[in-house]
Amino acid sequence: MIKPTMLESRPMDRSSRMNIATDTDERRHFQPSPRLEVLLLLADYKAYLPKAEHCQQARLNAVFLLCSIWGILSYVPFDYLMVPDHWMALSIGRLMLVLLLLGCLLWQHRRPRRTERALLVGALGAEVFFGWGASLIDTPLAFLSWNLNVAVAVFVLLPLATVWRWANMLAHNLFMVVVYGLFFLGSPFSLSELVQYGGTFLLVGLTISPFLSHVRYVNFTQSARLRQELTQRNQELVAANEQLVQKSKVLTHLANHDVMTNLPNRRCGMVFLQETMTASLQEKHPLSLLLIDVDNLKGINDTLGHHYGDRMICHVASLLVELLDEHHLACRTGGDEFLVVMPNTDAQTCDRWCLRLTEQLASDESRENLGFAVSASVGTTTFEPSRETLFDVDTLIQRADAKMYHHKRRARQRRTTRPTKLVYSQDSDIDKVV
Ligand SMILES: Nc1nc2c(ncn2[C@@H]2O[C@H](COP(=O)(O)OP(=O)(O)OP(=O)(O)O)[C@@H](O)[C@H]2O)c(=O)[nH]1
Repeated sequence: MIKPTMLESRPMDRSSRMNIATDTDERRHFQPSPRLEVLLLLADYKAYLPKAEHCQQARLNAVFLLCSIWGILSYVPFDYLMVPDHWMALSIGRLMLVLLLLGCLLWQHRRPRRTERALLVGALGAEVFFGWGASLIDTPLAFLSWNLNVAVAVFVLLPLATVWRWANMLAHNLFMVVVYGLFFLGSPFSLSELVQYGGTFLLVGLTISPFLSHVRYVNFTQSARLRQELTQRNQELVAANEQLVQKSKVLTHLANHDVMTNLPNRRCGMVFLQETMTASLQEKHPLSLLLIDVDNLKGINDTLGHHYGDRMICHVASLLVELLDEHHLACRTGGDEFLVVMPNTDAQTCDRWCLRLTEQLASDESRENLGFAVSASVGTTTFEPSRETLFDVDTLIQRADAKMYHHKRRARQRRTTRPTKLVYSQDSDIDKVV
């Protein structure tokens, strides 16, 4: 059917570029729904920005590490009283651990996205220190388990709880309380001794554990839900955008084409003509134009009915499409009028093509298809940029129009001098049958 590139592609390209721009704008101006706003508020004020989310995590982890340093320092009286021989060594070891934890703080501050690694290194350093410290005192087993418990609670169980569900987190905290309760009961030390010998660290751990776990849990889960909602919303937007692109394509086609013949309409034809003329001026190529007006459509309508008139118009349209090559454009400019734009075509080629068209219209095949003969008045003109200087589209059309009306007048004269009945005829000239 209608070939070309030029019929479909030009207007389509423009509109599809427009669609892409609209899509981008929509994403840029995306406003979260009120429900989403609440989620954002719960999770983090700017949690939908991954970097901000990670910074929030880094702040929480920093609290963990600072609490650890505080806990380590709380062992000072214990060292001093219980193991005076090793007091100096323990102090140096503690100092090194504090330096290591501070280094971890700096590390996670600089690389907030890798904050869990800093936490892990801090936890391992603390474990080594606690194990070593325990080996220096008289009851190493008790203190080793004590220290391991605290370290595991703060550095392993607590972070793990953050990624588990509420129930698991509560169970974990309960587990910690039970373990420490049993340890208190079965300990060889009195309660006051335990509190003095590092109990501060334990109490701090137990106090902040549920709070920090809760904050981290909310942060993780809300972020996950948020990401899920955003993904879903994004998918909806992509689907809606695809629908809009499809609708826009249909609308663009409708805006640029004639519904009955599916040929490009006047608007599309004039845009193409203007662009072709500009190119013709630049490249110094000839440009030919044809204005075609079907003869006696009113007579066909009045005698055979509009259905036959429609068929005649469609027949002319399909012939135009069939005869044109892919660089040419044929459009329906009005009821029984057509415009053909032939870029890079000289006057001789245009005349030859025009002759072919009129022959085809008058051919037996045409008459068999329609049941009656058809003719059209054609006005042709060629723009030669090498010979003509200033020229515009309107002047070019007026020139073709004048020639077309000249032929039309002659056709009317023939019709009025030789009136006949409208019947099927083998004659090629419609004037003879009307
Ligand atoms: N069937 C049909 N008729 C149409 C259509 N569009 C316009 N017409 C009719 O076509 C007729 C065109 O009339 P004119 O411009 O006088 O042309 P004509 O009857 O072909 O006469 P000449 O051009 O002088 O040969 C009008 O009666 C319009 O109502 C259409 O899409 N289908």
